[in-house]
Amino acid sequence: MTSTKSFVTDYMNKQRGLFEEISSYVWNHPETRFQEHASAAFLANALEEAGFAVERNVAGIETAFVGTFGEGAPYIGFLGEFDALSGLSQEANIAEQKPIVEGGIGHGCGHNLLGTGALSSAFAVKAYMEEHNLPGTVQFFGCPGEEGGSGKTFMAREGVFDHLDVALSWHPSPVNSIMHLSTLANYQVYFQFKGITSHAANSPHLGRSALDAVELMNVGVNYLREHVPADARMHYAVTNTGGYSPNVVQADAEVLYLIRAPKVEQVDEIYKRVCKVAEGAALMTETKLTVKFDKACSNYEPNRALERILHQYLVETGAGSASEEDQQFAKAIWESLNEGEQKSAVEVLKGFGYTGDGTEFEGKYLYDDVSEYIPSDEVLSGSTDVSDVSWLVPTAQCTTATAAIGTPLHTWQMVTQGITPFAHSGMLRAGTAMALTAIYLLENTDELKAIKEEHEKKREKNPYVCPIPADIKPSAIKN
Ligand SMILES: Nc1ccc(C(=O)N[C@@H](CCC(=O)O)C(=O)O)cc1
Repeated sequence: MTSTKSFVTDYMNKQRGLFEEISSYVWNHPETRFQEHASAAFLANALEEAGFAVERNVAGIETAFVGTFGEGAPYIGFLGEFDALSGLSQEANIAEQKPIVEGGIGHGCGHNLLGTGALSSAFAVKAYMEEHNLPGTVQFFGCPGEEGGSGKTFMAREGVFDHLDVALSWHPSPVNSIMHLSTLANYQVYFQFKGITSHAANSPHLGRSALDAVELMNVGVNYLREHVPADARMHYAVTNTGGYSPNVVQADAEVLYLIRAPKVEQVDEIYKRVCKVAEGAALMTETKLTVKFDKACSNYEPNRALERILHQYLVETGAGSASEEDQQFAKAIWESLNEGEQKSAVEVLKGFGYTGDGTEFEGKYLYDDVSEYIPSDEVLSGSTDVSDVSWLVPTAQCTTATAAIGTPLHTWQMVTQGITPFAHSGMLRAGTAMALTAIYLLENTDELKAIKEEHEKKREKNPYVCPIPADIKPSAIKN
C-alpha cells in the first residue's frame, strides 16, 4: 500500500463514525429541492467545525454553500448533493415497502451518501495537505436541488465553478465503476392556461376550459412524440387541474413538461415545437397561454484523462468486503424486485458505466469487483446537473456499490438501503478514490495539462452557454 493510500484509508477509518452520523442525519431529514435547510445546515456546520471557511447562500440560493481550505492554485472541487424525492418515504433496513410518513419524502437517489462521500474526500484532502504542507485549494460545493431543480446549473450561471481546475463527484449505485457515459440535456417548463369559469350544465357555452387546453396540449405532444429523435423524452405532470368541481368549467390549469434529448440544441428545437402545440391548444379552447421556464441542464461531457486517473484510484481502493448480514439483506432486496426489475439489472449497471456482461453476478447479490474502464459514446437515459459543471471544468465521476445488484434508483428499495454498513463502506470507498485522485493532482500538477487540453479542445468549438435564461430563479416544489 502506498503511504498516501494508507494515510487516506486510515483517515476514513478513524472518521467513519462522523461520516456515518452526517449521512444518517441527512437520510433522517429528507428534503426536496431547494428546501434542504436542515441537511445544508448540518453539512455546512460540519465543514466549519473541520476548519473550512464556509460561504452560505451561494448564487443567491439559500441552501447552496461552499467550504474552502487552502490558498491559490490548483483548485480542486468536490460536488456534493443532499436533496431527496417526494413520495418515497421508507423505513431503513427492511426488505418490504413501509413508509415512515405516508406519501412523505425519502432519499431514493442516495444523496445522503453522495453529499457525505464528497465531504469525506474534502476532509481527507485537507488533512493530507496540512500534514504535507501541500499548496493549493480544496473546496466542497454544497449543491442543492439536483432532482428536478438543476441547482448546479443555476450555480454555474452565476460563475461559482469558473475558477476550478478539476471537479470530482460520484453517485451511489449497485456497482463500482467510472460514470463515463454522457447524459440527456433537458428543459423543464410550466404551461399555464387561463380560461373563463361558468356553470358546466347551465351555461357551458360561456365557459372556456383551461383543463381542456391541458388535455389537448398533451394529446398534441403525444402525436409529436413520433416525430422527434428516438432518444428524446417528453414527460409531463399536471400540476393544476383547475379544482375539484366537475360542474364548474375550470378556468385555471397547468402542466409541467420535462423535455430531454442528447444535446441541448435538440432539446431547444423540441421545446419550440412543444410551445407551438401549446399555442394550438390555447387557440382551440380560446384560453390564454403563459409559458414559464422552470429550469434546464446540459448533457454531460466526460473528461477521459481525468476519468483514467480516477479509475486507477478506484481500482487501488478496491471493492471492499460485505458481511454475512449485508449479503442476506441484499438477497432479500433482490427477491423484493419484480421480474422486470430483475431482468433489467445489468442494463441499470451499464447506465453507471459497468462494462461487463453480468455473468460474474451468478449467485451474488452484491457487486464485489471494480468494473473495467472502457469509455464509450453511449448516452445514459437520465439527466444530471453535474453536466453543466462538466462544460466549464474538467469533471469526472465514479460510482460505488452501496446497494444490492438490481436496485433501481428512485425506489423504496434504494431508500431502505441508504444507511446500511455496506452503503457507508461504499460511500467511503468513493470518498477515498476521489481524495487520492485530488492528492495525486495536487502533487503532480503537470498532469493537469493533458486534462485541461482535452477540455479546452472541446470548448474552443463549442463554448458553454447556460441553458437557463438569466432572469429565471430556482423554484421549489410543493410537497
Ligand atoms: N447518475 C445519475 C444522476 C442523476 C440521475 C437522475 O435520475 N436524475 C434526474 C434529474 C432530473 C432533472 O434534471 O431534473 C432524472 O434524470 O430524472 C440518475 C443517475
